[in-house]
Amino acid sequence: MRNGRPLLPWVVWGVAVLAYAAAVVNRSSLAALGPATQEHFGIDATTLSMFAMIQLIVYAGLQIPVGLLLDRFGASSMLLTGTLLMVVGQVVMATVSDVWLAILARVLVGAGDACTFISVMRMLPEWFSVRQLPVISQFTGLIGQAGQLVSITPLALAVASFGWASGFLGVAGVGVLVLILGCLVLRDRPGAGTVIERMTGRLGRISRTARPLGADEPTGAFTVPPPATEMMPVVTAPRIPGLGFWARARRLLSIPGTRLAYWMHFTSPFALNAFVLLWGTPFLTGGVGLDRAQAAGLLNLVILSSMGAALLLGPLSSRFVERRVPMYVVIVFAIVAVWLTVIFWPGTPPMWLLVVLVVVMPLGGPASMVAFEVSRSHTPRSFSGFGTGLVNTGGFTSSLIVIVLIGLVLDALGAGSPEDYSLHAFQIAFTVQIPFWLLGLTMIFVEQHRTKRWMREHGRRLR
Ligand SMILES: N[C@@H](Cc1c[nH]cn1)C(=O)NCC(=O)O
Repeated sequence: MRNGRPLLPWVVWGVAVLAYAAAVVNRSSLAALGPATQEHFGIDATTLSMFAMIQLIVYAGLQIPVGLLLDRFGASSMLLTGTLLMVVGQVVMATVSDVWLAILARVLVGAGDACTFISVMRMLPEWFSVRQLPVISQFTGLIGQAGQLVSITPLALAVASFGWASGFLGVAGVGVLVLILGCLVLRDRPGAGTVIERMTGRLGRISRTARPLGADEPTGAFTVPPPATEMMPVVTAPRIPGLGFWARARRLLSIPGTRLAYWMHFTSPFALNAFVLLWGTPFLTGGVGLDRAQAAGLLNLVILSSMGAALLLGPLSSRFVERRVPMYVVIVFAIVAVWLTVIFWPGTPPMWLLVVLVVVMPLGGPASMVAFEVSRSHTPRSFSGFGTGLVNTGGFTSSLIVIVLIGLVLDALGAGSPEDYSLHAFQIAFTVQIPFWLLGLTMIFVEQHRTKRWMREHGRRLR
């Protein structure tokens, strides 16, 4: 077991998770500032929604490139690069009045955000034991969600009180703080230097004495190098030099456990993301007819439920490793059942049903963190950045498509703007989620079956 300096892993995690929470603040910094943004740049609602869309597209599109860079340059360099990009993006956002420069700012924020979460996830297995990882991962997600809460009210208040530029420069200031802490504290693994130590070529005492804290057991399903098969690279080799992108992608995708993780991340979070990022408030106010305070109360419940579920799911998935996929599937079935009840409810859904919806639907967020556990169990270390990036694309791709499809269906029904919203149109629009659940669940069953067979054939045991 680890001994000697048990505090260091927690300090490294603390700074890494602070960087992730700051990235979530950056990501959702426009969430509560819709009208202020429209006024500042003189734009309509469609251009405003483009800001969010472009940022999400950049985030999702960069997951695989960033994952590859992670395997090459390490987690702390990528995390700091991401933070720097977000700082520059927010400084641009604070200082320009041209809408195209503002879009460039959102591209920078999306790109920086894309580097953050998967870098943190890449760093964790180097510092914590297999038993601790599910709980630490869930806490990482939970603290990120807290970042979302922080970004809404305090930033809106700051902009209202001190002005647009001060509000966004404040967010950039938080990023600078993260950069300073990150340069001083973050290390890819025990025994590795901080970015500053690597630049100066001098390894400090803390880094040197941290070497014995290294993971004493590999974190995947592979405790010994796998036999030479077509399916797996040899695990003990840290990198496979000269292996091009497509060869790496083919090798990664040939692992059924990685594909299983992808579909898990694809399936559980999109209903939550579509609701929180865009369609929740319009549905609750323009569709169901609640006032803004009631809608805001329900949205806060969404975040709280997601955080509560993270506290439960972490220990459960650590204790019952073999059962984590069935547990996940039960959660998805519960989400589907509640959504179908809301969609097919004759007339206005009662408040108790809406409360059940906002308590059950958010379980999909923490459940999607289980996908990273599955990925870590099956993906060789030399591919783990790539694997994490690939898995993280799943939920963001499904969320983006569902968000756009809901808007298109509303438009097609003539209910695309606030004055035309109707409950019936929303109920029809939300049915676009059904094929995504069907596809996701089918692929999960298929890949789970293949994964089990692969494990049996290769004599592997889950860790
Ligand atoms: N699974 C989400 C995070 C999450 C945790 N709880 C609710 N949501 C995820 O993949 N996040 C990636 C990111 O960049 O935030």
